[in-house]
Amino acid sequence: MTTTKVTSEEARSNVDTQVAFLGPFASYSHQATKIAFPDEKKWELKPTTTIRDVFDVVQAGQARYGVVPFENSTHGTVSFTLDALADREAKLDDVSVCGEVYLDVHHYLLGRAKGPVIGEEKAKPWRADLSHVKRIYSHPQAFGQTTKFVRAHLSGVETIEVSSTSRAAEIASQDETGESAAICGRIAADLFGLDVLAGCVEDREDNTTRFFVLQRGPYEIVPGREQGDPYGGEKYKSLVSFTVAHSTPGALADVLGCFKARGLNLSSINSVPCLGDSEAFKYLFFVEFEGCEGDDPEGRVKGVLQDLGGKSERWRLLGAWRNRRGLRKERGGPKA
Ligand SMILES: O=C(O)C(=O)C[C@]1(C(=O)O)C=C[C@@H](O)C=C1
Repeated sequence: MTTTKVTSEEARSNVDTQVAFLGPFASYSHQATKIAFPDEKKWELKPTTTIRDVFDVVQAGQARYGVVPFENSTHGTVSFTLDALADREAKLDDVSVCGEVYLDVHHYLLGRAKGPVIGEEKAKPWRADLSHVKRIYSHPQAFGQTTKFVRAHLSGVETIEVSSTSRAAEIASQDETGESAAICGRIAADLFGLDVLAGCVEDREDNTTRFFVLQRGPYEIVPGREQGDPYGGEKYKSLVSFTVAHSTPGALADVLGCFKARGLNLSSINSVPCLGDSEAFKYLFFVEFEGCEGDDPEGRVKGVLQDLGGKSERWRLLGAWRNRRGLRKERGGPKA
């Protein structure tokens, strides 16, 4: 038997080409990762079990980048990602957001077919006989995006939340009885040897998930327009988190007023409980806005960050990246 010795320098260079994402392969996160890192020869894609694992792997320097879902146009913010960004135990100090990806998300019900498919794949949603399906597995976000189909065609069937949609497909594939099905992407059918029982089962046809690209250390912003990129709106976005004095009336309005005064448009706003000692019902806020420090000729972003220092209790700049909104349609982003 021959053994190959890997030097620490080689191990380091491997890390530099690795990108972590929520696996197993065939998850929507995997699709988004392939859009952000399309060069198969250059990047090694590394599946993790949970979204939090992606953050941990990037923080530990075990992968150069990570890709995590941030929000969905139908079901809203991905709570696992917000919780990690909140970093309540200060274990993810070095992780920052450096990119975004928009992905069209069209869900399928995969399992073992017992009867013929009713209708054409073009008719949405279309389906096969589902009477043998006793339980459906999926990620909580995907269940939240397919409520109408599940209520109409699988009412009373047990729904079981698992760590990702591709994990759901893997579990369904291990059930030889055919009683288990999964809501996931179409490509999981080929990977796990499942039949398509129903197609395009999402509540809304415009269902889209936005993912963040994570990296370790200060984010890299390269100012200047990429040739041929048809940006909609501003070229960059930034994300901050902060807390305000809870008992001071108007403390949150004062912070938001700084963005208005500087003419900075907000693109998302979220909050999570602080969970500190004696902090029940106190919240940490996230504000994402158009613009970034690296491309700030009028000093509006620099100014608002100074304002935050004065008006919030504590705050953190979580990253900045190129605005990808508007690229999806023009480039006809792949369907998952
Ligand atoms: O489960 C997956 O396939 C994921 O990549 C996670 C996730 C999410 O958390 O939003 C990604 C896209 C879809 O919105 C559904 C699930």
